[in-house]
Amino acid sequence: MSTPPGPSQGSGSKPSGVAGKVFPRIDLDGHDLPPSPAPSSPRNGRKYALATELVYTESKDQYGASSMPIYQSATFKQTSARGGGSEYDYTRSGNPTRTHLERHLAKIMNAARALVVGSGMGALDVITRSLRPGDEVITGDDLYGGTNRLLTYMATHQGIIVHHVDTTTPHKLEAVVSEKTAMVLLETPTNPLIKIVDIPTIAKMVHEKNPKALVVVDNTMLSPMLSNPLDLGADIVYESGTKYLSGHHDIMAGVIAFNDPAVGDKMYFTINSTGCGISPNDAFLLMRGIKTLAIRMEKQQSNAQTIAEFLESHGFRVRYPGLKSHPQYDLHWSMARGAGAVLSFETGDAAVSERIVEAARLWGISVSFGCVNSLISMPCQMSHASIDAKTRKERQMPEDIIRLCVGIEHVDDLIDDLSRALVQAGAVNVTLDGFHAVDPAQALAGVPIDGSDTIVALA
Ligand SMILES: Cc1ncc(COP(=O)(O)O)c(C=O)c1O
Ligand SMILES: N[C@@H](CCSC[C@H](N)C(=O)O)C(=O)O
Repeated sequence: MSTPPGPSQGSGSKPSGVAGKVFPRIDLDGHDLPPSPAPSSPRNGRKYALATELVYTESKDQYGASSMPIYQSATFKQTSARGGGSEYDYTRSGNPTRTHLERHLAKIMNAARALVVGSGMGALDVITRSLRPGDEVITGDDLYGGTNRLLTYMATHQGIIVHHVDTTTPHKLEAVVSEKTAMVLLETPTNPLIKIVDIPTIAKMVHEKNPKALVVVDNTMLSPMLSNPLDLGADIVYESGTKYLSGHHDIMAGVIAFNDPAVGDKMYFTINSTGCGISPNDAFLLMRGIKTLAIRMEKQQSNAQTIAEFLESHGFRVRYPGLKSHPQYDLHWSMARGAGAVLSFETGDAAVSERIVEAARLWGISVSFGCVNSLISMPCQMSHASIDAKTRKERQMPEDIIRLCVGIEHVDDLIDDLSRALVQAGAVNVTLDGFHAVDPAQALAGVPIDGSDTIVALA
């Protein structure tokens, strides 16, 4: 099978942003606010390839520290009762470590400005605060469980009307767009069914039908290494920095990036008012993680590709945009520079899947993804358990689906461990030549093999 291109280094030449511009600042109701303590980056335009830009920073630290220090201070001394002497007064409103991170993110996300909060869900909360009762949101029918939960809360408690449609079919989405549409929220690839959503087509159509509607894209599954949805027509992009950006599962973070200063000022107002900005310590860790994003992603993707091909060649139905068999392979590669490192596969039976997950040793049974270590999970029981069983069924989410989040370990070890788990769970027929996925009915009847140390010779 042919291998799709690996993660691109990016042209690095596309200028973006509004370097040097000071944003007019207004509150949620349009009233003027004092100037922002965190003006836009002086150097949003990218000069180098993306892998270089990830590590290259112009630190404004007074001592020229090559790694921006953690300004672990809640408050900053002023020179007079009217303020002054420092760009900052209080860390909820702004902090040098956070500003450094936000400028760096704006640069790599091709955005005029980026804001960073304490989690990916916190980012979505900030973005959706501008919605008012009666506003309509259009989103997908395959979505991260937490996103679905927040939207359901908004629908039941805040009078927001939420339409879940098949976003892989733009005309189905178009049928729901009206003058009441305030936001269109897209995820691609979707978590966990790995469906691809055509951002440019949808953004163009939505903006034509309702220029006031905001197109928001959750880029968590790809990261700025592989996709820049703002360049594809999105108004706002957000992602969970808990995943690829930080890469070590040691912090929670959420990133929001955009080009429209008015939209940004509303979100900054919310962050300052509610106090959900990222802490200086987590900002430091996120900044450190970002520097190794290119090299981590390259290894994670190549491992994921090998594992996806391995499972497919042994008869499993695998969902991964690096496989030519993915029905939207061409669409994905028209928008993204890589396939990412999350894939899912089905066994035909939830009990068999559960046995596989529990038999794995090297693959940790955990939610989340984008980390250096590999994880295995059952979305219906774990990351997406907050979507009730009836809704999961309506949205055709297979209960047996297993999600693999591939890390940077040696791929042979990952395959050996997975092979052993498949055999132990009775999910494959073992022959002298290797093994093949069993018929689901057979798998159900199969007694798990008890030789947990068996390393299977692969066909
Ligand atoms: C696609 C997607 N978006 C958003 C989030 C929310 O991120 P966080 O856990 O950092 O709140 C997650 C996972 O949690 C996710 O998988
Ligand atoms: N118990 C958590 C589950 C978080 S799932 C994290 C991640 N997005 C994933 O897809 O694995 C919750 O209820 O939010």
